[in-house]
Amino acid sequence: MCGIVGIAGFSPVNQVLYDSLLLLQHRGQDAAGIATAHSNSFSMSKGNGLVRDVFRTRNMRSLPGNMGIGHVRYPTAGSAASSDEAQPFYVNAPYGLVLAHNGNLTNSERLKAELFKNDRRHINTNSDSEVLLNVLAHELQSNASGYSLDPVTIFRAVAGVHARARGAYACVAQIAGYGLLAFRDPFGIRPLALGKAESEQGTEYMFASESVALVGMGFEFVRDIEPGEAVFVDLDGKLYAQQCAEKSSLNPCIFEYVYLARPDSVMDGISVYEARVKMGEYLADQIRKSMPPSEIDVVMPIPDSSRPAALELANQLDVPYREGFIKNRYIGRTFIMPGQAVRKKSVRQKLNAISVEFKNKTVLLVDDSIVRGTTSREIVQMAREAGAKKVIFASAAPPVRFPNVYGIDMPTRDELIASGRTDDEICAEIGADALFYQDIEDMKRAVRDLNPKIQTFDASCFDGHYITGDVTTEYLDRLEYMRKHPEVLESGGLQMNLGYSANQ
Ligand SMILES: O=P(O)(O)OC[C@H]1O[C@H](OP(=O)(O)OP(=O)(O)O)[C@H](O)[C@@H]1O
Ligand SMILES: NC(=O)CC[C@H](N)C(=O)O
Ligand SMILES: [Mg+2]
Repeated sequence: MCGIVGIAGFSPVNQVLYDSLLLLQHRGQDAAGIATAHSNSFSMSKGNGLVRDVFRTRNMRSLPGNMGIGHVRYPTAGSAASSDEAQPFYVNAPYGLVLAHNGNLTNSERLKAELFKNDRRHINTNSDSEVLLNVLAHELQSNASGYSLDPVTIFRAVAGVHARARGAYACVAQIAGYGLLAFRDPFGIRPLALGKAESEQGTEYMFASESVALVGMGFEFVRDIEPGEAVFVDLDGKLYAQQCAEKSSLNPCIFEYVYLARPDSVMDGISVYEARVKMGEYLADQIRKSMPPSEIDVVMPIPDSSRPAALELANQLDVPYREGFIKNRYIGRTFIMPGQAVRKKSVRQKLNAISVEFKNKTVLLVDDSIVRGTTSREIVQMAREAGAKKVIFASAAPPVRFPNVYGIDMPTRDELIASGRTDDEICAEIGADALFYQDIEDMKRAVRDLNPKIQTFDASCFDGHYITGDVTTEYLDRLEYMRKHPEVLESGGLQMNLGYSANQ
């Protein structure tokens, strides 16, 4: 899901960018980068690793300027290992542009080929974000008359991006000598918020994937960027905003509320924490229908993300809530780590059971979601090893049965434990005595209750409905094939139905 941030201020922004990336670290652990603008040129520092490992004092000193963007990466396209795909990306024409992207394009192969054949632009990595930047660059070039650039032209260029790009994208970009641009895809799948802070020289603006980054840096949350909207802040700090999509609708990714976002963020008018509490409430109703709560001795969260749901579930069932697993705070989020071997190993390193809480008890373990089943398989076994009499597992989200193509790395069906399995089969697979899943409608209701203006969500990994309309079975098959055969990607992509190779 990646985290992005952009600041247009009146004093150096390097430290604020760094600190806000730390606040967004949970959105991407693989790479980080910052680009700042000063006297018509950019300085950039990026690389693989966590924010605190990527930036050394010398890197920070080399990032002067009052305007800048930053990124933390959780790869969904290209490869996790390649530091060439760390963001921001840069192109030198027209004007000099840097861009940071959260999301995933569903037509990047086609766009890559178009860019090469028609727009004469070479894409040097397998990242869809580099493709997106070049589409923006081309649209700026073809919409500008002469050298100078104004907000009207910039908004026309974003409209051009909307017309060509498919999928999910929330972006921040800088145009050398002009200013800071932020835009969100017409379906509003990935989040992007605007904040402001008053300084002696005027209003400073900040864009971030989550409100926690704005508030944590002393900015006041102003509003979410609308789906399809672009906001531009010029070098004098003047803000311009315009709807750039012909048609737009808000369909936020529901998995943000389930797991991705920090609970202290508010996205599209919905508190992530409250949504998780509601999910706990509705899950409790469902469990109560199937078994008397008195049969459960203790409710336990799987730290961290399931805590709000588990606590409320325990309240509703009137069963004691206990912390039976202690998390090593120095190990990152398992789900967003690249590669199954490292994910599996890290569950045991990360979570350890307190035996006294398990001995001869019927325990109800609550997690926010079960995706590959890496966590639940290990945790159930750990609970048994710690002496539990019976282990019941509950997921605050419904079964994840379908790939995600909008910025979450779950592209193949076979890696999802719920794909092609019944609930009983999944229960057997994770080794639990019973398994409860949230109902899909209850999950949507839990989030929608908090902002009734949102009628639809991108819930594709749960219901298989892909809101952008271009994700066919053939597309998913191709994605799956590419994931299983990375050498195909390296050699220029699959030519199914395209009629040309992306690298031709
Ligand atoms: O079924 P799986 O493939 O294991 O994925 C689901 C698990 O991964 C996430 O935890 P993670 O450790 O990433 O982060 P957290 O500390 O925020 O819960 C999520 O909260 C579940 O626990
Ligand atoms: N999770 C994301 O937002 C990923 C952004 C982009 N698709 C990448 O792979 O770098
Ligand atoms: Mg977890």
